[in-house]
Amino acid sequence: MISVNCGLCTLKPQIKAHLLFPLFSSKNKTLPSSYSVKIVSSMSSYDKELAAAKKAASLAARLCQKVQKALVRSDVQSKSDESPVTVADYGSQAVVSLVLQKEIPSKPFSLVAEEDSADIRLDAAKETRERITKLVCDTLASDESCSVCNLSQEDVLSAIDSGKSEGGSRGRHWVLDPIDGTKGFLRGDQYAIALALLDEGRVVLGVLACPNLPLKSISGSSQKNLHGEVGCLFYAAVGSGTYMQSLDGSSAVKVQVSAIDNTEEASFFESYEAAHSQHDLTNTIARKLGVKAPPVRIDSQAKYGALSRGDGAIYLRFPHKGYQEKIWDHAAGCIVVTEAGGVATDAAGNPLDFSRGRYLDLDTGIIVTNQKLMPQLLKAVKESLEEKSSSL
Ligand SMILES: Nc1ncnc2c1ncn2[C@@H]1O[C@H](COP(=O)(O)O)[C@@H](OP(=O)(O)O)[C@H]1O
Ligand SMILES: [Mg+2]
Ligand SMILES: [Mg+2]
Ligand SMILES: [Mg+2]
Repeated sequence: MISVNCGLCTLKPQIKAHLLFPLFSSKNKTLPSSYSVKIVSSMSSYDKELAAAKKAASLAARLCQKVQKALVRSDVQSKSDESPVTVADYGSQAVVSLVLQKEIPSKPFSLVAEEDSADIRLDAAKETRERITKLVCDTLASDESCSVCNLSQEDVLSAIDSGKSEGGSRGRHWVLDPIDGTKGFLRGDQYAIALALLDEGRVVLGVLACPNLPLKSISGSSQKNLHGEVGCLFYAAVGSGTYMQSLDGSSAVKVQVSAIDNTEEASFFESYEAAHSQHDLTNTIARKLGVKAPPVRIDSQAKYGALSRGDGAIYLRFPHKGYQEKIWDHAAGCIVVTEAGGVATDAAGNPLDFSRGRYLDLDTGIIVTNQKLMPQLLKAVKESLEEKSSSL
């Protein structure tokens, strides 16, 4: 079921309805007829932070789309761990950091984010620094409420470096992946801007901007044959449910994970990159569950977004030995899925703990599904892992 998030909760219901229903046809974004509609309240103590996070992620998505549409070789570098990073990763991180600091000036600012400016401070990176600064200024200037932008290169570099916080179990920390799925971004496929807020070690809100994800279900599709209008913004605050709207600003709809309780009907998501997850192991798990559909392999936390609206029923992630998961790769996705009625745990069924700094301390992998399928999924995972270790 999908419900309308109005944000006009102090108004009488009739007035809300009057104000809301014209929105459904704005920019031709009509709701699918199969969805029933009800007006809901989503006021929480994090409303201001959520509004700031949505604005920050949407502006960052604008910057990323501009770069992705006209990507040139000099926009891409390799980090010390050989993973790619682009001017859009840096620009997105700077935009999010600047917008959050401007919108929520009263609170101490702590950001745990993936990128830092060390490589782009080198003499050889002068042109890259200039390009990033221009992208950030142009993006902020494109927002009416931010009309003037006279940032120096140093302002932009320090905004990026404000993401060096260690996080932890005390106080509030923003958690940002400025582009999750940089490899997908480079291929022209899926990626996400993933932003969450930790409060006393708990994820209390999350926003996922997925600029290339279709607004309609991708159920049964593969990453290379996605069609229709794209650009989704998923958001969730603790206790308030998960909502999706289009990145160009249509009304929000409440989303829920799949209600499937028969594993044979369930389809599952996993990484497009075989280096990021053991596809042979996930195949074994799916076989044990009797899953008939082939895996849907897509990049980034767009998987969590798609799962939150029921496009598939399971997400399996089993990194190769020795890899340590980072909190920014899962914090936003995790709350988006759990507020939509899903469950995200490690391979042993433990909840994901985001309070231990920049890394997640996990047993083996991450599994996500609905409440009904979780017991069967945990059993299949346990058996598959045991078989794998006895065959080594
Ligand atoms: N060897 C590895 N195993 C598991 N995950 C990895 C990995 N190398 C990189 N990653 C992570 O996988 C993320 C992308 O996830 P997915 O495979 O779902 O698209 C990357 O995020 P970034 O693109 O932000 O660096 C990165 O953090
Ligand atoms: Mg990266
Ligand atoms: Mg990532
Ligand atoms: Mg990233």
